[in-house]
Amino acid sequence: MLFLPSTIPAVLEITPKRHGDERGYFAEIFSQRDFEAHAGPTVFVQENESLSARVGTIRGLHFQTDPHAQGKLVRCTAGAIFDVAVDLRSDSPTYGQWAGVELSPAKGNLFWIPPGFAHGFCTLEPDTVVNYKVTSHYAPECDKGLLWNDPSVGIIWPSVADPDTLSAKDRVQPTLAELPVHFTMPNS
Ligand SMILES: Cc1cn([C@H]2C[C@H](O)[C@@H](COP(=O)(O)OP(=O)(O)O[C@H]3O[C@@H](C)C(=O)[C@@H](O)[C@H]3O)O2)c(=O)[nH]c1=O
Repeated sequence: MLFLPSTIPAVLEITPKRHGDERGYFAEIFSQRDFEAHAGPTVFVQENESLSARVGTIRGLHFQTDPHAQGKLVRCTAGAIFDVAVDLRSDSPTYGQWAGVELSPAKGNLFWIPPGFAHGFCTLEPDTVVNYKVTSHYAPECDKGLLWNDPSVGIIWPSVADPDTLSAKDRVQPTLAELPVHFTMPNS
């Protein structure tokens, strides 16, 4: 299993090893031992799945505030996505910066987004399924967002990204400057 830091060191692209044979392949998708060796102690308590029918569907950017901040281990099991994390830890050298990766079943990769980040994605194919484990239960009162195209963050979304697909709440999320909440880095 390969753990590769993104442009933001705490955000990791994980590529499981596929053991191929004449039947196909076998892969460990998640190993608590290997994961914690790179990401530190982590407990996942909920697993989510979404289906997005249209190419260019944008979901996000979302995060939960403390005490229900969530780390997310994201995987695309059908179709493909461009997955994005934005650093909301105000004492981080990469505060306000974003990291992105393409996830797909063909690549077999996952994206680890620790607590303290906003998360969103854009689908690159129709009928795309995204599956992700999270480290805290859904808490609607702590469910917050960041505007997907905040110019101060400057995410370079794929050209297929279609703002018509945004949910009502995601059309009107605050910008980074307007966010009422900030996180801090672990151990700070
Ligand atoms: C996130 C979530 C939503 N819901 C409900 C609330 C609502 O009725 C319905 C759809 O919710 P949303 O519109 O927020 O779904 P969606 O826009 O797909 O939200 C997700 O976006 C991605 C980018 C993330 O990072 C996730 O954490 C989550 O915020 O599902 C739950 O029951 N549990 C959950 O954990």
